[in-house]
Amino acid sequence: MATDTRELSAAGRGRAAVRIRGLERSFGPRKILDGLELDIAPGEFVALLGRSGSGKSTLLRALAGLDHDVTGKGVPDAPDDVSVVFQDARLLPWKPVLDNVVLGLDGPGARERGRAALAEVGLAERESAWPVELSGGEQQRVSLARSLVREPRLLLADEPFGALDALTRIRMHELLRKLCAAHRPAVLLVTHDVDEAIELADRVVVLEQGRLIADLPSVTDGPPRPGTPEHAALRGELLARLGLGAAAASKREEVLV
Ligand SMILES: Nc1ncnc2c1ncn2[C@@H]1O[C@H](COP(=O)(O)OP(=O)(O)OP(=O)(O)O)[C@@H](O)[C@H]1O
Repeated sequence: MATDTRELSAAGRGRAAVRIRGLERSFGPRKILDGLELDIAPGEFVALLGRSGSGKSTLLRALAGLDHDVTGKGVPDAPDDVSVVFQDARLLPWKPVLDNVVLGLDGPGARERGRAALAEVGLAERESAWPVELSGGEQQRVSLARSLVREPRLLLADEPFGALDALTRIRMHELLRKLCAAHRPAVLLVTHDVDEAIELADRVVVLEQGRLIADLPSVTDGPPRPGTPEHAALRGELLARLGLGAAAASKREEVLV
């Protein structure tokens, strides 16, 4: 599968946590990412929207350095302190919770750091539990703890709450906001949920035909609150960019793309 990455670098250059220039990915003759450009500043939270098949996961995999085998040609200079959270928690079922959190971490303080991370996600009491004993939301908390214990400069999240029920998702939003405030990783969150994107992110970008077709800042002092004109304007603009019309914009419930 052809690929041509002209530049994707950790932020040795400039102040960005990640800086993407001219990123291209193709599957056979189909270009999925086509000269994509994106900077994410340290501590900045960027949400990535796009129609199904627009290449969101392909972008995340490129950033995570997970597509070497797929493309046959790796990312030359991918950021090395990246953590990824997927829709499914991907815990090792034969290891207890704490062992999952500190998997691959060395050093005498590793287990203590793991315990601290579990406490941060509200699972201090469950360190000896087996993954199968946890609910879906709890497993996703463990997955977050496993990511953050590594203090990544860049946290990639591919629809991390997509499989959770609405109430659990709201709790996970609160948790993620708290964790990001404490650890300040740069975040790239793929989501199908326009309202989740607006609520959590500092900036919302929209991917279509291999490029970003929108890059919209949130307001500076926190996310725009539902019911305010800023919120309605941003939501309407995003829905328009996603090809969803006025009918979707007037819906009060969440809009998934
Ligand atoms: N290994 C592969 N081989 C061939 N085509 C692929 C492969 N992986 C992805 N594609 C194609 O690349 C395109 C982008 O896929 P990708 O999973 O990145 O989209 P996405 O925006 O994340 O979609 P969704 O929102 O549905 O998860 C799709 O058309 C998909 O069929």
